[in-house]
Amino acid sequence: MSEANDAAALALEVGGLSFAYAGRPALDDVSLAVKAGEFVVLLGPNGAGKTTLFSLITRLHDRRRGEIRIGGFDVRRQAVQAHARIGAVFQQPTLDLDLSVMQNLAYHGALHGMSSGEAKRRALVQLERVGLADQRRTRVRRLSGGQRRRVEIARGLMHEPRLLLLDEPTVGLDIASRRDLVEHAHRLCAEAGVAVLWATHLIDEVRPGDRVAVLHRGRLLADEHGETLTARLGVETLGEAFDRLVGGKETACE
Ligand SMILES: Nc1ncnc2c1ncn2[C@@H]1O[C@H](COP(=O)(O)OP(=O)(O)OP(=O)(O)O)[C@@H](O)[C@H]1O
Repeated sequence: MSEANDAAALALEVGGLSFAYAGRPALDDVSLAVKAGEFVVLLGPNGAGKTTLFSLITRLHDRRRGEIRIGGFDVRRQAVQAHARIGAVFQQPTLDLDLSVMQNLAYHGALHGMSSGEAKRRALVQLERVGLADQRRTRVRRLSGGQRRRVEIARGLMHEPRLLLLDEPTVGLDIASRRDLVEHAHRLCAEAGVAVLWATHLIDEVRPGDRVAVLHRGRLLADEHGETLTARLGVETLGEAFDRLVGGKETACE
């Protein structure tokens, strides 16, 4: 791991991380650093270890080898500080469909120790950011899939994390909604300085200029900008680069 000052500048620093489920390895010596305001695509097919990595960062799982720091804070030894700096949107939606958008966010604020007024104020700021302030009184059940995902992102940002983890956030969305969500996450990086780690198996969610971390069977096979990766491997497309890296046996979807 780097020196303390460098570590504090990094939103996420994972070093030499390994994890196994009942003796079956799921992550093998993974190291990855994400800077403030950076957008990194964690690209890997089903079973690559993406969700496992997120579970370790958020400490849903804990027995592992290696280090994880958020904004310079060790997730195990400085758990409170580290966790205050993480926002997460998991694969499975977790909004209460029978509550309004604002009620869902207010509940999240209360869990983070915010007063009711403070939670509502912060919720409104984030809902404006995702373009849903005018829907704040709407019951979540009445929103589209894309709108629900944006509400989850707004909720994940209420406590002003440095790092936003998004695990396959576009599952079940149509192409236009997927594109909107990808664009929205990029804007968050640029405008709010939030670091985003976006896990997906969909190559078409990688945009020009994105850094791509390719995870396969628990190992990080590449970590560089898409253009650098294709040039290094002497191929035209990221799809070809992916095939080359994983031996052409398993492909991420285009
Ligand atoms: N709770 C669990 N118990 C045992 N094995 C697990 C468990 N969760 C995941 N695994 C295994 O660990 C490996 C990594 O799974 P993981 O869910 O992290 O991959 P993923 O990249 O997120 O895949 P997906 O895109 O399908 O969500 C796989 O081989 C999977 O079968």
